[in-house]
Amino acid sequence: MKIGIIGIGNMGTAIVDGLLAEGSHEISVASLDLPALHEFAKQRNISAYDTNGELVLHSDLVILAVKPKVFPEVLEEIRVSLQLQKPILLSIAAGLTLDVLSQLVKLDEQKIVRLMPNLAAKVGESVSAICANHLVEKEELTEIAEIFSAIGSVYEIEEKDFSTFVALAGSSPAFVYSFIDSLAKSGVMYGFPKDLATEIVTKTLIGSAKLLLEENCHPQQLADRVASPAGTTIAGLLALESAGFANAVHKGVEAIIKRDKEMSKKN
Ligand SMILES: NC(=O)C1=CN([C@@H]2O[C@H](COP(=O)(O)OP(=O)(O)OC[C@H]3O[C@@H](n4cnc5c(N)ncnc54)[C@H](O)[C@@H]3O)[C@@H](O)[C@H]2O)C=CC1
Ligand SMILES: O=C(O)[C@@H]1CCC=N1
Repeated sequence: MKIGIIGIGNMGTAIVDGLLAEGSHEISVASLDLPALHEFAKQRNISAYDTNGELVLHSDLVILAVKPKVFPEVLEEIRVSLQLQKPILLSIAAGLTLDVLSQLVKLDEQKIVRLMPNLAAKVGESVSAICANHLVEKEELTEIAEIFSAIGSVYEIEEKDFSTFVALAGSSPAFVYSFIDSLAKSGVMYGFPKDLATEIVTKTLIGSAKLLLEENCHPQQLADRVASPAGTTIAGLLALESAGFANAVHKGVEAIIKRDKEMSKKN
């Protein structure tokens, strides 16, 4: 499939690199900073187009990897090319619902897919959600989900659950990095160099997550296995609980869901 990606920032780059690693698609890119775009394309031996419209004319699937606030201008710019080429349009933007995207694109027959990936696409470990408007055939959605399995796991979910998914997987890598940093900083407080503390905590997180996936049990069961009676872990767990750890996470999730819904109303 000919896949065109508009925007080569954090996510555009992660998606291009993930798809290239899989190797079976023709990838092209467009972006604002033309010297950087051409250098990016040259390094990866892929095509670059100087305008978003030209890229659309050479794509079967167009991925919009730009910030939500520039969607109105980018969709305005590519509308004629969309009409001529009739590719499927895929948005990875937080907050912009299929309805909002349809209103912005202003083309009755435009097939639109929403994907919510995360930054781990860069290492082929994104956890992504996918859904589509009624114009997209079931087989087309399945094919697109398969394409994105090159950058990690893909879950087909109902659009009403997208805001929650953003909290669970799209934004939550930032929670995880903040947790790693807080734990590492505490190590520094007790004498560890920051780099070493961060590496130790990161590897502990990967190992703990791998074990949970492998054992496929309730996370609390593994926590119980770590916490010896009258030991160190239970002392730490109780202190975390009284400091409001779970509540802080719930509040973070609530704030993400609220913001995602606000963003769809702004457009
Ligand atoms: N950063 C993340 O972890 C995630 C981001 N997203 C979504 O991905 C989208 C992109 O986010 P980031 O990659 O973080 O943003 P970014 O700011 O890193 O990248 C945006 C890219 O769009 C380009 N761009 C801006 N205006 C343009 C225009 N008019 N025409 C063509 N290219 C243009 C910029 O030059 C840049 O390459 C957003 O809609 C965001 O909601 C979704 C999941 C995770
Ligand atoms: O912060 C954001 O709005 C984007 C969407 C999910 C992750 N980053």
